[in-house]
Amino acid sequence: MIHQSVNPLQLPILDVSQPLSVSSLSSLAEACKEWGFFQIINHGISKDLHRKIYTLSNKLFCLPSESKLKLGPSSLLKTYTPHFIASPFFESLRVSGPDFATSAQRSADVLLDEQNSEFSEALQDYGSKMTELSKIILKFVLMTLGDGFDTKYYDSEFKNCHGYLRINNYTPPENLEEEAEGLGMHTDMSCLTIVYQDEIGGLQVRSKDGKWMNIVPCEGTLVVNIGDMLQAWSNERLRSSEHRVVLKKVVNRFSLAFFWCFEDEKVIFSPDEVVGKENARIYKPFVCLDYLKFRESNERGKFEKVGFTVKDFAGVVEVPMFKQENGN
Ligand SMILES: O=C(O)CCC(=O)C(=O)O
Ligand SMILES: [Fe+2]
Repeated sequence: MIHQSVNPLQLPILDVSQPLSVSSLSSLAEACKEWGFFQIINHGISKDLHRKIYTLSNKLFCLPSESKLKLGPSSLLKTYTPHFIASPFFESLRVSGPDFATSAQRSADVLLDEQNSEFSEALQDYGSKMTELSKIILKFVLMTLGDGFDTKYYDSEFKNCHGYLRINNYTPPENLEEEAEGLGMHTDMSCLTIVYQDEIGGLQVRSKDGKWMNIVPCEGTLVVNIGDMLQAWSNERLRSSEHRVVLKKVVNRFSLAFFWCFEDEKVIFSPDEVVGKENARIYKPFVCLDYLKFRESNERGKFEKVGFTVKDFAGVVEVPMFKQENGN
């Protein structure tokens, strides 16, 4: 498969420990509009915490499939996504907030005999930090839409957002020839997603004209993707990033994706001021959960697959359901 890389330098790296300067605001605005993707530094998450979560999660992923399936789709907790759902090479464990410790502990208790709170404590630490970070980033993103829009819309529209984490483990085939798709192209259903990928790399983001850009892992840097909910809420002034994971080496790859989402019952409807007088409204109002269910119920719309997106669901102009799969 051939794909071009785009110069990653044209995308901003945002220092989230500082107030936004005029120039970083304008490059952030450009990145959110054109890519739905940017990177952050000085986020306050230590390398040690990532290591710790990796080590502890790896113990769980190394358990036999029969054990892990006790948390699988037909179990009570349903926190584990086994291989062959998203892709043959992908498996994942979900930890839900705001009580990340309890969620992690419930899964660990099913899988492990010994009582140990290390995993749940690390996940609570990570989940709480990601929650605070999501709020900061969301305010920065709102600022790109208009002066003072962060204070104006944060409390009225986003204060009931909640987060959950997916711990992802990719196992490439041993006979890997060139590359394998670890996770097919998709958009996230969140408002925004914060991703940590380990040093193996493989995350790619797609430009509007269909070129794939490699997101080269860089220590201390996290990736932010704008999701479908912000795309709809902003009437497409913010783009939901199209991304995928490509496996190029015969080594396991580890990532953490933290999804910051609207509450299920939220009605998503872009405020007039966000749409702007000169622009047509391109989304009908819709209830968040209805969109999540739409994606769940469509084989092609599941988070892992290329397929229907929020535009197909709530776009004012009907998009034919038989539209060609994107990309290649
Ligand atoms: O593994 C990654 O780097 C990205 C994962 C991702 O896109 C997702 O879980 O939605
Ligand atoms: Fe994603």
